[in-house]
Amino acid sequence: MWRRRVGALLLRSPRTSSSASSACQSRRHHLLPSEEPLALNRLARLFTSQAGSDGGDTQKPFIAFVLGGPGSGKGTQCTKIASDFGFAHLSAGDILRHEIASGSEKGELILEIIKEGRIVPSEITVELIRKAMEMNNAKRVLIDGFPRCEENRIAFERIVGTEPDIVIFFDCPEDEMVKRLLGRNQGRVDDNIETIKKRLKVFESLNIPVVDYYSSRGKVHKINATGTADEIFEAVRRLFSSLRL
Ligand SMILES: Nc1ncnc2c1ncn2[C@@H]1O[C@H](COP(=O)(O)OP(=O)(O)O)[C@@H](O)[C@H]1O
Ligand SMILES: Nc1ccn([C@@H]2O[C@H](COP(=O)(O)OP(=O)(O)O)[C@@H](O)[C@H]2O)c(=O)n1
Ligand SMILES: [Mg+2]
Repeated sequence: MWRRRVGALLLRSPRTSSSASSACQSRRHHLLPSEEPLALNRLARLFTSQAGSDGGDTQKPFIAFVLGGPGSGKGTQCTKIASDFGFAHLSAGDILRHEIASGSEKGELILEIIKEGRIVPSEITVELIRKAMEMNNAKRVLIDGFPRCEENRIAFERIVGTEPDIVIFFDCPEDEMVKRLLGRNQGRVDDNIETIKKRLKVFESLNIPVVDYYSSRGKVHKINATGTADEIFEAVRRLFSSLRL
């Protein structure tokens, strides 16, 4: 059944994906039609490798997308969820920064985009996430800071071939997010007030529509992200304890 759904998603009409892709930015980095079968093969590998011991049935991992504005505490809470609930934690931002650190040509492009607070072309990000999922081979996965826009969301559905089981949304006032980012002190090229302002705009205009989309599908769990990290985690813990994982 899982495979059938994957096929259906991959065969989604090009019109659907290209019209929605314009919601983000560049259209230059979409998969070429000739690359689609390759994506399908990779996908089959990804989920076949997770066959359980109960007769080899293909098993889809439980996927939680973790969203919220910059500085809302996504990374902090994901670390706690990973340790208490046995999730792999894949941070889209960390994965992109890792690509920058590798010194690749793609990394140079990513660095320029991150410095400006814009969103990296979806095919690049999704392919890196897909590889990380494949390497991790985890049964429960947190994908932190993704999807950032409708184009991200649609590319994930198309390339990885599934949707998240749940979406966590950390709801935090802007002034609190700015305060946290300015105090983050991790030497990030985008934690300066000019880039932070741009990131907040991008969050409002491109990421909130993704939250709205998943809300309309009943997948969003909104968490008040004010208070101490431990207080917030109490609400997070209640949510994860109630899930059938
Ligand atoms: N509840 C909180 N209260 C105060 N500071 C926090 C809280 N949660 C996280 N922080 C700090 O705020 C900064 C941003 O948190 P982080 O988890 O990196 O957010 P995000 O991944 O959403 O950008 C970090 O320096 C972190 O230590
Ligand atoms: N899905 C994603 C995630 C991050 N990014 C880029 O990476 C930057 C840092 O992302 P992040 O998730 O580490 O940032 P925080 O929200 O954790 O502060 C974003 O501002 C984007 O420029 C992206 O382009 N696409
Ligand atoms: Mg983060």
